[in-house]
Amino acid sequence: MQFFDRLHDRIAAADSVVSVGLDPDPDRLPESVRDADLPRWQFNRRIIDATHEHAACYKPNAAFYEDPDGWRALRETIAYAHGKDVPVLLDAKRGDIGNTARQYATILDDEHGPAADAITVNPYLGRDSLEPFLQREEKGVFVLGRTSNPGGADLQDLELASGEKLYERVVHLADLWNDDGNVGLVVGATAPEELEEIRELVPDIPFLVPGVGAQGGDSEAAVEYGLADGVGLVNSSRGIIFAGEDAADRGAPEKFFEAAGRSAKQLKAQLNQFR
Ligand SMILES: O=c1ccn([C@@H]2O[C@H](COP(=O)(O)O)[C@@H](O)[C@H]2O)c(=O)[nH]1
Repeated sequence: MQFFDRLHDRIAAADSVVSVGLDPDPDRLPESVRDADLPRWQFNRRIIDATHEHAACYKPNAAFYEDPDGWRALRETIAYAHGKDVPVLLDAKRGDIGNTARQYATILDDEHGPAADAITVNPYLGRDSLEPFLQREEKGVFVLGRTSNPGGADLQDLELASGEKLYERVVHLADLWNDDGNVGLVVGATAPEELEEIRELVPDIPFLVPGVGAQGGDSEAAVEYGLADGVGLVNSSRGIIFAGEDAADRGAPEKFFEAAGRSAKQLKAQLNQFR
């Protein structure tokens, strides 16, 4: 089954477009999991238990797993999310020359354990750098379009000789690369005007919209422009997984994960107002 069909079904089943970001910053893990074998996995397991009813997808960012224990934690997390019937999008922002890209793309294969259903990629090296990802037709491939960080405009807003902005060219290329219907775009909620404009350029491509919650992005625009035929994802990571930090600080560790569940539920309700 293709990723966007699976995502469509999950969005319907959970009545949610919330992507829960699994970025287990080691400095912010609660005491209750710090001494566990694989603390990041124990953290994610409890976050998934608390949030899966409200999750259309989980989005672990590879940056938080790039060490031997981290890869183990990631595989366990993917298997557990799949056990709850929630797809997983690995935010890895890959993109490199051919032979390296071929190697990078093997992270989407099940050979070494359960693999993610989709990945984020960086378009800067052009089509051949993304081909190994695109060829895995059942996997979703989210191309960085207009990112949510303050410096996103430094390069992405540059005007080309054609008069197009660089991100507009990327969006156009992503559309051309979408032969198999497995391409999505990453467009930040902190850039609502660009979100609207990009949606006009590519009416049929689903977006992953990060930047609501901790980054203060526009959740209404994220939903209004992020979804294509009802399919798309609005991500919050820290705003959900660390929502219980205050409770833990006040000496109520058991409330930590309940707060994550509440936060995911609240975000789902907030976003559903605009669907
Ligand atoms: O443009 C982008 C692309 C990716 N991200 C990633 O999404 C999450 C956001 O985390 P929050 O805690 O909700 O701010 C994180 O993994 C980023 O690396 C993004 O924010 N913007």
